[in-house]
Amino acid sequence: MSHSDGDEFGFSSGDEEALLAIPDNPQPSGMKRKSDSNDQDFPSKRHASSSQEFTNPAIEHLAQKLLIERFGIPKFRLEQKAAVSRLLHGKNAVVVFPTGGGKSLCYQLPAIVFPELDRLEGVRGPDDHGISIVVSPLIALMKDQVDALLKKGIAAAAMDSSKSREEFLQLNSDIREGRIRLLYCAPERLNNEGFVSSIKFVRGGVRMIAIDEAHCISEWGHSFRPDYLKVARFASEIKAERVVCLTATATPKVADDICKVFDVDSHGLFRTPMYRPNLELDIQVTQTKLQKFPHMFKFLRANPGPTVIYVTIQKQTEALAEDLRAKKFKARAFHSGLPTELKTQVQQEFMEKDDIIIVATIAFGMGIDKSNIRNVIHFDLPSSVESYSQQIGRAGRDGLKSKCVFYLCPEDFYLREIFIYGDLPSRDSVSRFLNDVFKSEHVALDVGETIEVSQYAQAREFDIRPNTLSILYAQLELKFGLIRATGSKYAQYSFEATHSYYQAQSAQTPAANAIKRYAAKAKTLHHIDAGAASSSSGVVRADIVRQLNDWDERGIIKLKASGVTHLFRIEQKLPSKPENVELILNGLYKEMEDKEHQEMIRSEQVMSLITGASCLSRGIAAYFGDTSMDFVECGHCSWCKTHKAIEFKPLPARHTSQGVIAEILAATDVRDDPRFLARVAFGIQSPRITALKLSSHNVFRSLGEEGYHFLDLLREFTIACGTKASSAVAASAPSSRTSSTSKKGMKPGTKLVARSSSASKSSSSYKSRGSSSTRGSTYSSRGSTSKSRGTGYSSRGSRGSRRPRESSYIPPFYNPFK
Ligand SMILES: Nc1ncnc2c1ncn2[C@@H]1O[C@H](COP(=O)(O)OP(=O)(O)OP(=O)(O)O)[C@@H](O)[C@H]1O
Repeated sequence: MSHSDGDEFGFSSGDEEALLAIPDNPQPSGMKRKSDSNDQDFPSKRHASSSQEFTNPAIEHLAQKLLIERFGIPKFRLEQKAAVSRLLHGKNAVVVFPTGGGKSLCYQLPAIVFPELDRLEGVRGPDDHGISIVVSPLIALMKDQVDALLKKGIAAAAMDSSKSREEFLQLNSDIREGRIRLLYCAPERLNNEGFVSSIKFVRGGVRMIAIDEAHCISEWGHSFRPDYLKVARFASEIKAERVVCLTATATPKVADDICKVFDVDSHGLFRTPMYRPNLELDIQVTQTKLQKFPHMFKFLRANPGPTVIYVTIQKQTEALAEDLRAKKFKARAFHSGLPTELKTQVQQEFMEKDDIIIVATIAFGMGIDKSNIRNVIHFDLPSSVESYSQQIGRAGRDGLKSKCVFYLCPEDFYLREIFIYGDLPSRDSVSRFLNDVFKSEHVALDVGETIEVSQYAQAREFDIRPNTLSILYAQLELKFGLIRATGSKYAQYSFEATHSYYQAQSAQTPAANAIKRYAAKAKTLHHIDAGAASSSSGVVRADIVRQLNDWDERGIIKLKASGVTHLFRIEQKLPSKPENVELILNGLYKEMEDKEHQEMIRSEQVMSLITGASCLSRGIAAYFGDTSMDFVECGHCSWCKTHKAIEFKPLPARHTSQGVIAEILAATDVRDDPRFLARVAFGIQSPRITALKLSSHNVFRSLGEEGYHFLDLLREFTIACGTKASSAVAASAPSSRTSSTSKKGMKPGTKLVARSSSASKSSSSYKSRGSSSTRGSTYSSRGSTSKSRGTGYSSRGSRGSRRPRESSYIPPFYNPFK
C-alpha cells in the first residue's frame, strides 16, 4: 500500500531540533513579565462588550482604515466585521467560515490594529505592543502567509526549521523585543519548553492566539489531534489576552466543543451559511472503478477549466495523472510526499493557468486561493462529510457556476476500510507499550526528572503507527497528567567530512574538540552520539549540536541527523502497580476503539448523504447545523434534478476461505495478535509488518479484495488464534464492548517470524484481462484491467467464487439528515 495523505495537513515534526540549541531565554533586563502585567494596562480589554458590532467608533475607524490601507480590501465580508470587533474588544471568538471565506483576515487585521490602538490611546511604549501567535498545522501555508504579510509591510515570521542558526537567533531576539506582530508556528512547537517559556517573556505579552483548523481540538471533529489540546494549555500558560479559533468545518457538536475549551459564549460564535448556490452537485455510480474512467474523461472534455480530482492515496495521484495525460489532458499529480520544489511548481502552474487538472490527495487545497476552479471531482470516497464539503467548497469561489462530481462504485469501500481499521493497534500492543513507558527505571524516577524515548523504535517494537503513538503520548500527558513533552533531539549524527574538517583551525572550541575526539569514522561517514560525547567530554550537548550545525552551514561537513528521541518530564510519579497500568490501558484503549467506530460512522454519513432521498445541498447544510436555507430544494444537485435516490448496491460480502487463513497462519508464528494477522490478510501496513518485510510476502493482502471486510477477518483470526473475541471485534458495537482481553495463553513478546511460505497466493490468479500493466497506470482504454497492487484500483470479480451475503459494513445507513 502506498502512502496516503491520511494526515490532511502533511504534518511535519522534524522542526524541533533547531530550538534545542537555544538556551532558555533569560528575561531581558527591563522587560515586563507578562504575568506581572495588570490587565488594566491593556486598553483593548477595557472595551470588552457583548455587542457584535464595534461599540467604539475610534476602534471601528481604525479597523476600517487599516483594512483598506494594509490589505487593500474595501469592506468586510460575511461575519468578519463582527468577529474582528469582538476580538478588538478583548473577547475570545470562534469563526466558522467556509474555505476561502476570509478567516485569515479575522486575526491578521486585529494583530495590526493593536499597536495603532495603543498609540491612539496613548498606552504602552513603542516596543510594548505584544505579539499575536498563529497556530497552524500547515507548514507550507504558514510560509505563504508570512510572505504575503511581509509584502504588505506587516512584521510576520514563521517559527520553522528552514532557518539558519543566525536567522533563528535573529527571530528569537525580534520576538523577545516585540518587533514581530504575527508569529506562525505548528502545534508541535508547543511541545518545546524553550519556545513556551520564551513566549512568556515577550515584550508586551501575547495579544492574541489564533488557532487555525480549530476543529482538530474536538474529539468529535474529523481530524482530532490531542496535541491540539495543548494549544488551550499554552494559551492559559502564556496568559494570552484573547483567542480566536478558526475552521471551515464544524458540526454544531464540534463548534460547541471548541467554544467550551475557550469559554466562548454563543455571541462569540460566528458562522456563515454553508449553502453555495453556484455549485452543481452530481453523483455518478458505476459498477467498477474502471468504469469511472471513461465517464470522467467525457466529463472533463465537456467541462474544461481548472479542475481538482481528489483520490485517496499518493500513488493514485501519479497513476491517474498519467492516465489523463495519455488522454491529452494537462494533468499534474500532487501529494505531500512530493519534493517541496515540485509541489510549489505544480501549485504555481495551477494558479497561473486555466487548463490544469490536479490529481491530488487531501493535501492539496488548503491555502490554494484560486477563485475560478470549475470542477472538483471525487474519484474516491471521501472520509467524511466534512472533507467532502471542504473539498467541493474550493470550486467556484468566484461565484460562477462550477461542477462537483462524485464517482462512486462498490470497490471504493476496500480503501476506506484500510483507513478506518489501519490505526487501531491491538490491545496487547498498547499494553506492552505502556509497560515500556512505565518500566522500572522510569518508575524509579522522581517527579521533575526526564525520560527519553525513541518513538520510532517503540512504533516498530509494539506495532503501533507513529501517529497513533503520538496520540498515546499526548493522552498520557493531557488526560492522565503523568508526563509532559519538553522537546526532542536527534540521538545520532553522521557526517561526511571535507578537507577543512581535518584542518587544525576547525577545532578551536571545546565542542569541536569533543566532536573530533568522539566521532568515529566508518567507511565514508563519521558517526557521533551527541549525548554520549557530551557525557564523556563534559561539553554541553547543545554546544556539540550547535558546532555540528555550524560546520554543516559552512560546508565543512555534510551533516545527517537520525534517531529522533522525545523527552518527557515526569509530572506525577509513574504507576508501578499492574492494576493501575491496566486502568490507564482501559481508558486509552476504549478511546481508540471509539475513534475507530467514529471513523466508520463518518463513512456511513457520507453514504447517507449521497444516497439519501433528499436535496444534497440541504443535507450538507443540515449536517453543519445550518438552518439558514429557507427553501426545501436547491435545484442543482443529483436529487433535485431527478428526484430519484442514487441506486447503489454494495458488493456481497465474501466468505473467507479457511485455506487462505491457513496459508497466512503458516507464514508467521504470531498467534497472540489476531488484529496483526487480519491486517496482513487485508493488506493494512503496520510498523511490524514493514519491519518483518511481510508486506512483500505473498500472503499480504491475500484477502484484501472488495467483498472482504476487515472486521470479518478479525473475527476469523480471533477464532483461529483460539483467543476470545477481542474487544476490537466488537468495534462495530461499542456499547457491548468488553473492556479487556485475557492475556492468558498469549506469548508475550513473541518474536514474529515471516517465513517464506510456499503457500501459493490466492490472488495470484488475479490477472489483468488481456493487456499487461501500463507502467503503473491504472487505466487502459482498451478495457484491460491493469491491477496496480496497492493503488486501490482493481477490477472486480476475476478471482474465486463469491457467496453472496449481506455486507457487514455498508447498510443500514445511519442517516443523520433525516
Ligand atoms: N472582506 C473581503 N473582501 C474581499 N476579499 C477578501 C475579504 N476577506 C478576505 N478576502 C480574500 O479572500 C481570499 C481568501 O481568504 P482566506 O485565505 O483568509 O480564506 P480562508 O477562509 O482562510 O480559506 P481556507 O479555509 O482555504 O484557508 C484571500 O484572497 C483574501 O484576501
